[in-house]
Amino acid sequence: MNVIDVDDVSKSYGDVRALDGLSLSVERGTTLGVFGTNGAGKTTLFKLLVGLNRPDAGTVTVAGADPADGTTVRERVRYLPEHAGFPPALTGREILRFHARMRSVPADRRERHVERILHTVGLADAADRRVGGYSNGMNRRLGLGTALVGEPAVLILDEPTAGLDPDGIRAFHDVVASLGEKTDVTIVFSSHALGEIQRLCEEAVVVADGRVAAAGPVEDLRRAAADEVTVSLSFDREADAEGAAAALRDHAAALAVDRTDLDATATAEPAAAYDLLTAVGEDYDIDRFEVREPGLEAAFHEAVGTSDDRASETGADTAADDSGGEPA
Ligand SMILES: Nc1ncnc2c1ncn2[C@@H]1O[C@H](COP(=O)(O)OP(=O)(O)OP(=O)(O)O)[C@@H](O)[C@H]1O
Repeated sequence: MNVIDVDDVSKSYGDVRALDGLSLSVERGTTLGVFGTNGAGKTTLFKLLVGLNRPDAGTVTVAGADPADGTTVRERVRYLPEHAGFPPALTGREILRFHARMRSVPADRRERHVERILHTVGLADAADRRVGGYSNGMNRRLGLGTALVGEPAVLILDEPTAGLDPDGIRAFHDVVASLGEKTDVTIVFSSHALGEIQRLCEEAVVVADGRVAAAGPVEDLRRAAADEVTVSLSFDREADAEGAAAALRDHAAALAVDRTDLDATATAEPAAAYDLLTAVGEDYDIDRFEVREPGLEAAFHEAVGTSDDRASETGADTAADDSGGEPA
């Protein structure tokens, strides 16, 4: 059964046509990856899915209703925007309690519900610390926790790992993977990184120029995308770069490893890029990292056998800066 149906939707902002006849269906319980370059229309699509905006033309149905029509469907569909901030003086538990009250979770179930979510998002140990001291990754997982209050049917996650360090990305991936396995929540997850879509999603769509340029099972993509990715790591100390390069050479997923001064690079299959980041991040202090994935849309395009040439016109790469990981 489809929990999301988007049919021939268009949306413009003045002269800019953000969505141009986009159609999409998502079955209940699926984790769908939405891949697209900057400005492709992902955020505009997400805003329509959660009822923050209405299409100029076409229809959007989520959990059986038009999300712009009222609060009932919005209760069932939650959105984690790219940037979510919380009052720094409150604790993670207090913030979740507040959301549980707002979402009318009955008082006698509230504490248990909050506790369960804290465990789900891996914040049980930090529940009573002020969120002002949380790392970026912890903040992002708290955001996901607030989206889980009241057991929604659909989670819309807009580039949830952008700007996180390797530890933060891994922890977030673990939570999403576990939600995908253990619950029947439908997750729509956007990313500029094909590797993480391959890792977490069963299905993926490529959005280009406001349309779905290609769509299909991620497994098909994995088989066809012979492209290698390059993982580039920078360190503050040469000894770290040297140690990391040695660790990469020992790692089965690294195909070729190179090091110059403070930098180490490795090539790998796209899905293995984050394994390399995690392996190095455990022992070495990564200052910056970048995963480059050339020709992804073209590969996806070929994998799903569509004939729209526009998808191959846009290259894609992914960059993420280390901007604060989990405190030790
Ligand atoms: N409020 C707005 N006013 C004017 N133009 C907008 C507005 N929101 C989005 N756009 C434009 O619509 C197009 C699609 O933007 P959108 O944010 O949906 O893309 P995106 O795929 O989410 O991009 P990104 O990956 O950079 O977040 C872009 O050209 C963008 O500049």
